[in-house]
Amino acid sequence: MSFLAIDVGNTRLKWALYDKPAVDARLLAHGVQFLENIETLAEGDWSRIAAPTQVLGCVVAGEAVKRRVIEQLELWDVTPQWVVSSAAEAGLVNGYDHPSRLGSDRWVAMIGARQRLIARGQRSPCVLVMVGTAVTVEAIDADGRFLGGIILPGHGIMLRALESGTAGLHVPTGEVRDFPTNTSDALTSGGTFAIAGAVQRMVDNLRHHSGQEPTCIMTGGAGWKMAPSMTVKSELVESLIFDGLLAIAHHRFGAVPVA
Ligand SMILES: Nc1ncnc2c1ncn2[C@@H]1O[C@H](COP(=O)(O)OP(=O)(O)O)[C@@H](O)[C@H]1O
Ligand SMILES: CC(C)(COP(=O)(O)O)[C@@H](O)C(=O)NCCC(=O)O
Ligand SMILES: [K+]
Repeated sequence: MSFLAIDVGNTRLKWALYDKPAVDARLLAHGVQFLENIETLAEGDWSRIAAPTQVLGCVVAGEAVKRRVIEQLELWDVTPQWVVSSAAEAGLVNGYDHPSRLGSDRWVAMIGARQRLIARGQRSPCVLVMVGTAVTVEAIDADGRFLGGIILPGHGIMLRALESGTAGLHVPTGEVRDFPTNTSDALTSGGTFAIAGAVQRMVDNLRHHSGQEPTCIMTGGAGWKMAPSMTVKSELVESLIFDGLLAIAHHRFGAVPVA
């Protein structure tokens, strides 16, 4: 019995194989592919792993990409399930106006963050930052209610937007500096401060709303780039989406429900 978790973002597909669909599962193998290389999975990485008995994924990259992933999964005799954000799941309540319109990666990552806090007996409000193609910053109260969140462009999109919208900005990535004195550093620092500042603002909002200090958790492919420049104390957890998928799978496929 093994469980394959898949996270398809707008830039890359991430996958992880576990020995069972449960929160205490053991990681057996994992990998990542840019979306343009999805077609290599069945004959490449996935040909070298044991057939999973369950597959659960989240996809925010659109129907066409999802179909290409499903095609690769035909390698095995297994019907994949896909997370759709709902009004409540695995201990989290969704405050979005239309719960199903919330990006499923955001929902799954929040479930992962919530599980992590509960596992260590921490009943604090939480700000969750996900730095991928886009950046999302979510606010979850101490009772596990998603209050709302923001979406902003990721580093790459910010730079491309500036390049295409101006005559004078075509420069390689620079360094993050307090007081940038060249165009490259100015652009890199601008993007980084925009994200760090947005997180700071959401932490302030949530502290004000709840009267408690929020715990800040960060994840996503570009999380490590942001970590040194954050102005609030934050914890980088690379596996948050997989933790969330395991928690959901535990509820759906596992014998014993959690929290
Ligand atoms: N080695 C890397 N390869 C690709 N992207 C990377 C790498 N390191 C950091 N990144 C950054 O991470 C982002 C992709 O992160 P990821 O979480 O996979 O995004 P998504 O879920 O939107 O596909 C890219 O936009 C890029 O800025
Ligand atoms: C905000 C996102 C684009 C983030 O995508 P990512 O950076 O992970 O590729 C994605 O979660 C999405 O398409 N959301 C749907 C709209 C919403 O959450 O309101
Ligand atoms: K993502």
